[in-house]
Amino acid sequence: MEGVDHLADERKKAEFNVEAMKIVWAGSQHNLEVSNRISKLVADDPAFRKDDRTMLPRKELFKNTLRKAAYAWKRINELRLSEEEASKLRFYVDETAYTDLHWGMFIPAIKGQGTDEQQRKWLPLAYKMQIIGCYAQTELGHGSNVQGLETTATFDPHTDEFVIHSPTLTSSKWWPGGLGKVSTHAVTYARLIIDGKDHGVHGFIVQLRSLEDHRPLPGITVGDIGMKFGNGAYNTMDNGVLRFDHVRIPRNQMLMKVSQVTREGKYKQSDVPRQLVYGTMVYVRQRIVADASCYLSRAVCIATRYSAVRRQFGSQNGGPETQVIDYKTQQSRLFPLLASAYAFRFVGEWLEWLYTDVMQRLQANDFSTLPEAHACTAGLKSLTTSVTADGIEECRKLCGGHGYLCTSGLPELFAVYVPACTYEGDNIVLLLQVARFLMKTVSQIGTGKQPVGTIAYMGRIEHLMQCRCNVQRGFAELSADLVEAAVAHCQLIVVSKFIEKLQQDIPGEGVKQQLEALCGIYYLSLLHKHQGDFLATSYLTPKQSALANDQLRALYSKVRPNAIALVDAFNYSDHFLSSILGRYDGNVYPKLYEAAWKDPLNESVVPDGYHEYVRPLLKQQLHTARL
Ligand SMILES: CCCCCCCCCCCCCCCCCCCCCCCC(=O)SCCNC(=O)CCNC(=O)[C@H](O)C(C)(C)COP(=O)(O)OP(=O)(O)OC[C@H]1O[C@@H](n2cnc3c(N)ncnc32)[C@H](O)[C@@H]1OP(=O)(O)O
Ligand SMILES: Cc1cc2nc3c(=O)[nH]c(=O)nc-3n(C[C@H](O)[C@H](O)[C@H](O)COP(=O)(O)OP(=O)(O)OC[C@H]3O[C@@H](n4cnc5c(N)ncnc54)[C@H](O)[C@@H]3O)c2cc1C
Repeated sequence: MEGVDHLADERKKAEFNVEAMKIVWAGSQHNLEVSNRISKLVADDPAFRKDDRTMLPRKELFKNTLRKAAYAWKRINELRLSEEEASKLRFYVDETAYTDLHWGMFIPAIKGQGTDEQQRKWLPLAYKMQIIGCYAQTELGHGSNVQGLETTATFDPHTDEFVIHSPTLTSSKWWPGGLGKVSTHAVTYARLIIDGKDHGVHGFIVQLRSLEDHRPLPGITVGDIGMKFGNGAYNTMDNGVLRFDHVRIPRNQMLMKVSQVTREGKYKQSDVPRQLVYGTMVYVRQRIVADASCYLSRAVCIATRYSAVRRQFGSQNGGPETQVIDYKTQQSRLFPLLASAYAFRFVGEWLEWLYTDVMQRLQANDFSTLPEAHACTAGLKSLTTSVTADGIEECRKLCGGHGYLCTSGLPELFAVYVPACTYEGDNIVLLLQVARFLMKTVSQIGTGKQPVGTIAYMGRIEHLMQCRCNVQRGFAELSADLVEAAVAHCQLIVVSKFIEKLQQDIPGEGVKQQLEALCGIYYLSLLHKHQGDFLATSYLTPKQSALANDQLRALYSKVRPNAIALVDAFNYSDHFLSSILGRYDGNVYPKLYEAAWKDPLNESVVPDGYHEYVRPLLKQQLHTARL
């Protein structure tokens, strides 16, 4: 029934002020106001339609994304949107595009690694989109091992140029988003060679295509790497392949904030750590953590609303069947994900703060917190993306058969999100970086150095103080266990940031109580999952473990009447969710039925191909039957 809110009774059960929770989720009243305004702007504009995305063939899909990106840019300029508003617009348009890499990596790479002079030259062009850039680091043969990259940038002192070259097939750049068909420029990572000496990997600004006719410049071979997983999803992006055949660029196109090459061909290192060459990755990892809660909350919103609509079994005396959300098994799968969405929101806010703090320190030549920032961004990127990707898939299963339909929104959401476990650092490789940081900390505790920040707790663990260890010895052999330790460390950060959030003043009737319940669900469900470890190490007795499980179940019951309101607080419009199962009004069945008839396959009663492939079979059977 159109216009009826099938979830109205659920909404009446809420024991807290949903509008106040929306502010907590958005981060501030101001953020909420901007979100509401921009979300409506996008939803009301047919140019941002996306319900046909999973049905479009690749070329059409890609062209459509180009159209949307150009239109979005036009609207940003016409409406004079601020950076904050433009970034919200991108969020609500909800389509991966070359623009993500231009704004999200190309510009930050120039800002972070370019000198003031380089920034003055390139940033105005990039800000006006008079050039379009990508981030070309990964190669066919190496992604994780950045030091293993093969592309070379050889200094030619006679012409004051670098010669960029791809010496092998495996040195072909492979994967950079926006590279395949759109970018005019790339921040390209290559080994700097001067006078035969290899100075390791550095960033260079290289023009790829003509600004007149978009054709590749001489010596450049460039194209798209082909279809990726899922319909729609990441196929709106032109991930590309690129080869250089002795391409010459002026010396001043090496990004020279961290190290410089003089006119005479002398290599000079600034006073800043070399790791700043990796700075763009730290920035993007931090953004990916902030995004994880958006993707997870979206899937959880769909699964929660649908679980309240869907009924199976349990009818008494002809009455209605049980809402599947009332099954404890459904709750034990769904509510920890709901709690994780909130937990990731708060840890994302904190990580943004940490990143800003590190950047301010770097300005003042204080590099002391860089290793911790690297460990936190790498570890939390790994943890939040793994849980989110698995969580989206779990939400699909929580929706039963209908979750498998594209119109549920979940298959495309999974397909577009799952590469986050790989890009910007494979999640296991990143956890190994955290493990290395933890082992280094342990080795320093032994020497009396007190750990601070997110590792301060390690200084309070008695047996770690006695530990005398060397970072490398046994590291590879024990790496699988060390990765588990790294995950546990990251979980601890998430839990402590959730608890810190609860210590703040949180206005709104019942809001804090709901967040306390969710926080409890978050850490108790982790404890339940890992109770074997806690019991094996005697951190918990079997009795305590059982009590924790009782408490967890009690919290599920506490959250149950508030579940719909807790997902309403994410404030997602139906346009943004793009899911029949997750509709705000819960009017699922008529809309599923209606949507089925809109499928292109239903445009004709007799399908294309019937006369060639089906009728001959049937005729043959008739013939055989007659025999
Ligand atoms: C249609 C809509 C249109 C709308 C238009 C609207 C316009 C407005 C829109 C605005 C939109 C903005 C959107 C932005 C969103 C951004 C989305 C971006 C999407 C991302 C796509 C993905 C991109 C990529 O994948 S890029 C490639 C990433 N590659 C990697 O991550 C590689 C992973 N490998 C590594 O990081 C390293 O190699 C590593 C760390 C594994 C090992 O390195 P290495 O071997 O060199 O070092 P080590 O010897 O191990 O370590 C040396 C030392 O350094 C420390 N260290 C390592 N890394 C870092 C670091 N990053 N920072 C600091 N320190 C680091 C390491 O710990 C060691 O320290 P020790 O003290 O020596 O132990
Ligand atoms: C959708 C998408 C977009 C991308 N966009 C860009 C982009 O814009 N620009 C760009 O430069 N790159 C981009 N990439 C590339 C991406 O950054 C790399 O794929 C990523 O860093 C992983 O590296 P890899 O592919 O070399 O994986 P590999 O390192 O080959 O990983 C393969 C397996 O080996 C394991 N492994 C590797 N090393 C170790 C180790 N030391 N110890 C234990 N196990 C290990 C991994 O855990 C994994 O299981 C993108 C990738 C994808 C999928």
